[in-house]
Amino acid sequence: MNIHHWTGADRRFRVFASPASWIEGASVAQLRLLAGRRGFLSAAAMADLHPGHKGPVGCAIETEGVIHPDLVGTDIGCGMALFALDIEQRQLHIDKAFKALHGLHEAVDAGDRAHQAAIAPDYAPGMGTVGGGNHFVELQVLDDRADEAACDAHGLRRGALFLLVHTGSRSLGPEVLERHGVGERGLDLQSPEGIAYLADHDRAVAFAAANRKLLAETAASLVRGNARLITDQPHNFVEPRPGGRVLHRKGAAPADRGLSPLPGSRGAQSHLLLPEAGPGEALASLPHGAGRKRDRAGMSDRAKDGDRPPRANPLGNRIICADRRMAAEEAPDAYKNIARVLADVEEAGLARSIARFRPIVTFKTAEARGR
Ligand SMILES: Nc1nc2c(ncn2[C@@H]2O[C@H](COP(=O)(O)O)[C@@H](O)[C@H]2O)c(=O)[nH]1
Ligand SMILES: [Mn+2]
Repeated sequence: MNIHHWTGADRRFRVFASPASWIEGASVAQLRLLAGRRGFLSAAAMADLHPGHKGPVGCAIETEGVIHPDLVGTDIGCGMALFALDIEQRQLHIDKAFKALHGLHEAVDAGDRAHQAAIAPDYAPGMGTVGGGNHFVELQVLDDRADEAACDAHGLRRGALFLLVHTGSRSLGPEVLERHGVGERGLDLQSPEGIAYLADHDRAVAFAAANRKLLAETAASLVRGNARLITDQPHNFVEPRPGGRVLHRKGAAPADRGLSPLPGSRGAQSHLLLPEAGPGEALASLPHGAGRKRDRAGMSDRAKDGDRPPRANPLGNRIICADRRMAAEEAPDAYKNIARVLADVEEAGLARSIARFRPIVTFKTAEARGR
């Protein structure tokens, strides 16, 4: 199998990507720096690997008894949740749905917001909000079933509508990191500080999942449907593992918790992955998306310079994004080729796609912002 790039002779690092895949040198350099972290054991990078602010995105990092909150980052609990709607694409009035989804944030019920935010009431204003960057709520249609039996088992019908929700713990996550911030030294797993961080971290993970649920239920009601959860997978989190080990995931989905969404971009298809046994070196992890190919500043500058006209969306998807800069930063060509990422996943035996989804309406923000 020609899939694994070893980062030099150091077998503690593995990148699950073929030579044909786009892996920036800067992200591999960030990955190698992790070896200097207290307790570092190994790291598994996925094909969506790309450079981040403080470290690489698209990888799992295992340590011996040390939690590194800064590797999880600020958006603790950020993840992808897929919900099935009880309506078919042919029943959808696309113009009405597009119009209705503009009111997503305003439509969130105040009582539901307070109820879902009960775990962290001070942060209730953020509950039921998508947030900036590449967070989104996307109405999709299932357009291909690669595994008919697996799809039947989960009630996934061709032509049915789905909601894919990508958001996190809003302002709770940054507050948790700030309060427990310990720089690069990290926290001992068994120390009072480590235990306290984990408790707050788990609260943020639960808050983020509740946020995705509330957004999906609200979006479903706007298109006159009901949402049924298929799967919700966080990709920024840390978990204690047997033997005193600590597994950090930064932009990596777990492979040991069932079905996992693999989003492309607002201009590309997304997939639903069924994890396979995979090699131990993959640290029970999967890619969480296509991963960035171009950074935000570069995308924004290109749009400002007007050196290239904005590309027509290849799938004809409609986008709700009143923030022009965000729309430029998050354009489909900011992302790697999802088909290539999926090929790497399948060739490495990490997972296989059971279904493919096409975007119909992507909600990012209905509010114009002067940024
Ligand atoms: N289906 C869509 N996928 C998208 C969109 N914008 C980004 N993406 C994908 O999500 C991941 C999220 O990455 P993260 O590091 O911010 O968690 C990204 O890699 C893209 O593949 C979209 O509008 N629709
Ligand atoms: Mn995310």
